[in-house]
Amino acid sequence: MTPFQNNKTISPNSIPSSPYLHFNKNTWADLRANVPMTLQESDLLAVKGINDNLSLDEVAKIYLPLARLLNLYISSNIRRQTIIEEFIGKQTHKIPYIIGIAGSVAVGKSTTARLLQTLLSEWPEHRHVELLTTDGFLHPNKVLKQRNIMHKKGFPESYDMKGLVQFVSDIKSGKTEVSAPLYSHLIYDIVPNQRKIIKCPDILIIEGLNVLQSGMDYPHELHRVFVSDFVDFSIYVDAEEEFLKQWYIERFLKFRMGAFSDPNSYFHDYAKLPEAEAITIASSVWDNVNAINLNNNILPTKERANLILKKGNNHEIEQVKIRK
Ligand SMILES: Nc1ncnc2c1ncn2[C@@H]1O[C@H](COP(=O)(O)OP(=O)(O)OP(=O)(O)O)[C@@H](O)[C@H]1O
Ligand SMILES: CC(C)(CO)[C@@H](O)C(=O)NCCC(=O)O
Repeated sequence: MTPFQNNKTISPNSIPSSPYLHFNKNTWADLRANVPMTLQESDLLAVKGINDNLSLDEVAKIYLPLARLLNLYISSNIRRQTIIEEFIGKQTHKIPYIIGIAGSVAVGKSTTARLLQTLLSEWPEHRHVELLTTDGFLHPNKVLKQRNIMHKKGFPESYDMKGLVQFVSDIKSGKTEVSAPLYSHLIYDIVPNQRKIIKCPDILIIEGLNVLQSGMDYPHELHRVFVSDFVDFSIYVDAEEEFLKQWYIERFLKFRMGAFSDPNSYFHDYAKLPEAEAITIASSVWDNVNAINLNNNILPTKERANLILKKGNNHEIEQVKIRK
C-alpha cells in the first residue's frame, strides 16, 4: 500500500501561523492504520524489556506511527542515494541515515531511542540500527575537575564537541568502522579503556542533550560544525519541568535501590541514606544543575527539531508536532 492510499482522512490541527502540524493522541494514532502491524508477540516482549513502565498501547498508538513516518523518510533517502549512483554510474559507500533525539535529562531519550531501534529494525530494507549517546563525549571527571566545571556536567562546555563532530562526520563519510568513548551512570564518569564500536549501520540513532545545539550554543569552540549538521531527522522529546523533575527524582531513587548499592558506584554512599534525604539531594541536583542546563541550553533548541513529542503525566505522549 502506498503512503497516500488512506482509507481514512487524517486531519491534524493546522494552525496557519505555526510551522508545525499539530496532532493530538487520537489523530496521531490513526496514522498507524495504513501500515500492517508487523510486530509479533515476541517483538512486543522485546519492547517491554526496554522499559517495564512502557505501555504497549502507547507503543501502538504513538511509536508505531512514528516508526512508519521515519521509514518513509528513510526509504526516500535510499532512493536519493540510488539516483546519485545511477548518475555517476557506480556504487557508492552505504551512508547511514542519522536520527537525532534531543531533550532534557530524564525525559526518556534513551528509552525512546531503544524503542525506535527495535521498531525500525523490523523493516527489511534497514535492519541494522545502532545507538549512540552523546554522553560518551562528556569530558572525563578528571578534566571537568581541572576546569572547575564538575557542577556543569551536561552543559555545552562539558563535552568534547570536536570528538563528537569527528565521529558523526566519519559515519556520514561512509567509514566502515568507528568507535566512541563510553559513559557510565554507575561510575558517573567515562569508562577507562573501553569504546563502543559501530560498524556501518543502515541507521544510527544519536541521543543526547546537545543533539540540536549549534554554533551559537558553543561560543568557546573554534570550529563551526555541529552534530545537527549531520542529522537527517531530529526529534525533541518535551515535557513540563514539574514532570521532568519528578522523573529525575524517581530515577535517582531507582538507582539508589539498584546500581548505587554497588561499591563501584559514584553514589554508593547515597544508597545508605534515608529516602527523604536522597530526595532532597536529587531535588537539589535537579534545581542547581539540570534545570539550569534545560532552560539555558536545551529548551532553546526545541524549535529546531523536525518533530516534537510532548509528554504528560506518566510519560504518555499528549501531542505530536511535525515541521510542515
Ligand atoms: N515512555 C516511557 N514510559 C515510561 N517510563 C519511561 C519512558 N521513557 C522513560 N521512562 C523512565 O523515565 C526515566 C528517564 O528515562 P531515560 O533514562 O530514558 O531518560 P534520558 O532522557 O535518556 O536521561 P539522561 O539524559 O539522563 O540519560 C527512567 O526512569 C525511565 O524508566
Ligand atoms: C550525563 C548527563 C549529563 C546526561 O545524561 C546527566 O545524566 C547528568 O549526569 N547530569 C549532571 C547532573 C546529575 O548528576 O544529574
